[in-house]
Amino acid sequence: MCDEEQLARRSATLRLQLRGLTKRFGSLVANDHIDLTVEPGEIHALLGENGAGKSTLMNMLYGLLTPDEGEIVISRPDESGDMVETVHRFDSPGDALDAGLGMVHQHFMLVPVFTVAENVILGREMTNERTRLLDRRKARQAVRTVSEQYGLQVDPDALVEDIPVGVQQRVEIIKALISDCELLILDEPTAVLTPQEIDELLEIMRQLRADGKSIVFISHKLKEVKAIADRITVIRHGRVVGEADPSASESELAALMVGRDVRLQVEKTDADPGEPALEIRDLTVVDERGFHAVDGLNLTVNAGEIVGVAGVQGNGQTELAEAIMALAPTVGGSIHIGGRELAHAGTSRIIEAGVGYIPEDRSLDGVVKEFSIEENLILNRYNRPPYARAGVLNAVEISRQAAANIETFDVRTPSASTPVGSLSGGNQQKVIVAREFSRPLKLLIAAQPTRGVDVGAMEFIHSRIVAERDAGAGVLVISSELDEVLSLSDRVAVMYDGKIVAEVSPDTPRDEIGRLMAGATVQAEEPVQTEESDGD
Ligand SMILES: Nc1ncnc2c1ncn2[C@@H]1O[C@H](COP(=O)(O)OP(=O)(O)OP(=O)(O)O)[C@@H](O)[C@H]1O
Repeated sequence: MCDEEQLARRSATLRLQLRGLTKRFGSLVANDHIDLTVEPGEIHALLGENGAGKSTLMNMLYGLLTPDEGEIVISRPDESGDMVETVHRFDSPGDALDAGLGMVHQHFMLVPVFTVAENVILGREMTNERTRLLDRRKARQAVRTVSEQYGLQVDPDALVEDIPVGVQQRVEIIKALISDCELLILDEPTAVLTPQEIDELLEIMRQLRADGKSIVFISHKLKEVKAIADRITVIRHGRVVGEADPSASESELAALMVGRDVRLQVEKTDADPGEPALEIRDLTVVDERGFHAVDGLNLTVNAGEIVGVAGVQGNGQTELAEAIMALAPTVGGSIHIGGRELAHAGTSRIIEAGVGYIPEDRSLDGVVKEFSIEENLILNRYNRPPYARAGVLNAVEISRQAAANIETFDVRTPSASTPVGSLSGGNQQKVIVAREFSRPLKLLIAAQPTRGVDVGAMEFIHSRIVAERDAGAGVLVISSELDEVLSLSDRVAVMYDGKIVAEVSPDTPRDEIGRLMAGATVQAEEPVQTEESDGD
C-alpha cells in the first residue's frame, strides 16, 4: 500500500459494530446474533452461501428491516481523538444515510427517463434559494466534483436509460457519496457487470478506501473477494462461522462458505455431438429503437454438445436468447429446433417441443414473485399432466414434485408455499433451474445460468448442464462470465455486434478470445473456424 493510502486510512473516521444482530421471519432465524466490526477505511467482504443471511443483515444496517435483537453501534473520534460510540436505530434508509451509511442494491433504484444529475438530487433538498426549484446547475456541478474526486466518469446530463449498467451503478455510488456517506454497502455489485466494468469498479473501491471510506462488499465471486478485501467474514445459516484471510485459496474460501469441499472446475468427458438441435440462419432481431441487435447471425448447436456464447454484454446475446424463445420480434432469418421451423410458433409451442429456458433476468422473466415456489415450479406446465388433467390441477402431484425439487436443488426455504419473492436471490435462481431441469429436454437455452448463486450451487448447476448434454440435449450457454463459458463449453461461439464472428475451441488462449470479443477479425493462420470457413 502506498504512503498516501496509509495516510488517508489514518484519517478515516467511522467504525461500525454490529452486536448480536438478530432477525427472524416467522420461525426462520435469518440472522442469529451476528457480531461484526468494520474498521475505518477497510474493505470488509461478507461471504456466505445462498440464503445465509447477508442481504438481511445489510437491509437491517440500511434501515430497510428492523432488527428483533441487537445493536448497531457507530463510533467516531471526538476532539481529542478518542472514539465515541453511539447506538443507532434505523427506521428508514434516510436514518442510515444521516448516520453516514450508503447502499448500492443489486437492482438499481434510478428513474430511467431522468438525467444522471436529476437522479442524484431526487429526494434531496438541492434547490435554488431564490426560485425554490430544483437546482440542476448545482446538481450537475456536484456530480462533476464527486466524479472527478473518485475517478467515476459519468456525464451528468446523460439520460439514465441511455447509459450502460456499469455507469448506472456509478450513479448510485455518486448518490451515496453526495450524501456524505462514510461506509458504503455493495450487495453483489459485480453480478451484472462486464469484466471491464468489474475492473473499473474494483479501482473505484480502492479509491474510496484510500479516501478513508469503509466498504462492506458482498460477492459470490471469490477471485474478486481475494483481490480487493482487507478482511473476510463468513456467514452460514445466519451465523458468523469465522473470519478468513484474503490470501486463503479459492477452495479454502469455498469450503468455509458451504461447509464442504467444492469442485471449482467443471468435470466432463468429450462431447459426442449428434444431429442439429438448433439451427439459426441469417437471424436478424431489431430492438425497440430500430437497432439491429442481432444482425444476420448463423449458429448451430448439435444434440449432445454445449456451445457457449462468449461476448461483451450488449452485443445481441440477450436478443438472441429471446428470439430463440420467440420472445423478441425477429425480422429475418430462420430458427429450426429439432429440424422444425419454430421461430413463429409462439413460446408455449417451443417449450412443448422440449426447450428449457433459463432467462438472464430472473425477476423480469424467470419467476412470478408473488406466486409460491410450488406454483413457480410448474409455470411452464401447469395445464399438462402430471400437474393437471382435463383442466383440474393435481395438488398432490404438484406438492410431491415441489418437495422433490426443493430437496434436489437445495432451495433454502421454510416451505413450498413460500412466495418466491421472499427467497434470497440465489435461491430464486435455483427455483428456475429446478423447473427447467425437471422434464426431458432436447435443447436448453441457459442465459447467465449461475447469476447470483453460491459456489456450491454453481457446482451443482454446472454438473446438471453437463448431465443434460450427456443425455443428448443440445445446450446453448450464454454467459458474461468467460470462465463459465470456457469451462462448460465444447465449442465457443464469439459474438460481436450482433453476429457470431468466430467459433473456437474452449482451449483457445483467453487473450485471443478477448481480442475476438472486442471485434478483432480472425486471421487466416489462426486455429479457429469462421462461419464462412465452416461452410455456413
Ligand atoms: N422478507 C422476507 N420474508 C421471509 N423470509 C425472508 C425474507 N427476506 C429474507 N428471507 C429469508 O431469510 C434468509 C436469508 O436471506 P438473505 O436474502 O439474507 O440471504 P443471502 O445470504 O443474501 O442470499 P443470496 O446469496 O442468495 O442473496 C433466506 O432463507 C430467505 O428466504
